[in-house]
Amino acid sequence: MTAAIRDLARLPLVDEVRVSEPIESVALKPEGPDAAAPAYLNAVAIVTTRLAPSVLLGYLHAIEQRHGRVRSERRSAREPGWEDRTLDLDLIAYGDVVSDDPALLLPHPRAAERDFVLGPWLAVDPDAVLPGVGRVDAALARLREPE
Ligand SMILES: Nc1ncnc2c1ncn2[C@@H]1O[C@H](COP(=O)(O)OP(=O)(O)OP(=O)(O)O)[C@@H](O)[C@H]1O
Ligand SMILES: Nc1nc2c(c(=O)[nH]1)N=C(CO)CN2
Repeated sequence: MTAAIRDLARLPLVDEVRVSEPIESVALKPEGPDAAAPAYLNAVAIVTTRLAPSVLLGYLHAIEQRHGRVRSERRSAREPGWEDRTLDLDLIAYGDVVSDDPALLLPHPRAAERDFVLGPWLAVDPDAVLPGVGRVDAALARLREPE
């Protein structure tokens, strides 16, 4: 993860990268949490860049590949299989841009449901806002409310 963040900071037209501490969490599978699967380390980076979102995503995929990520097949973020992986770089939001292109859904369609996304995001940006959802602190509090 450290090497991937270094690669991110070295991308052309990337001016600043501010990254959270990594947090460990149980693997979330489509059926729910799976404590038997390898745990994940998640971090959120706030990137200041003049790269267009689709170009940035292309670079994220290149960084994943450089660090050994093998994609089993082409699929969209709407139909996840969620196999274990060595590195996964997702674009959670890009300012207030909204996109329904399956190759780049913005904001990330599952971000609001994921404690392991909202928690580290809030740690690097206490005033973070998820477009279409609202403040990240409020979204995280709702997620953590007992049902
Ligand atoms: N916001 C986004 N960030 C990253 N990939 C996205 C996004 N929106 C759509 N995609 C597409 O989703 C495809 C699958 O991405 P990936 O394998 O990283 O999904 P995943 O990490 O397994 O699942 P999840 O998206 O739920 O975290 C990518 O090829 C990419 O084109
Ligand atoms: N804990 C955890 N679970 C996951 C994660 C992740 O980043 N952290 N990512 C997934 C698909 O990208 C599926 N499951």
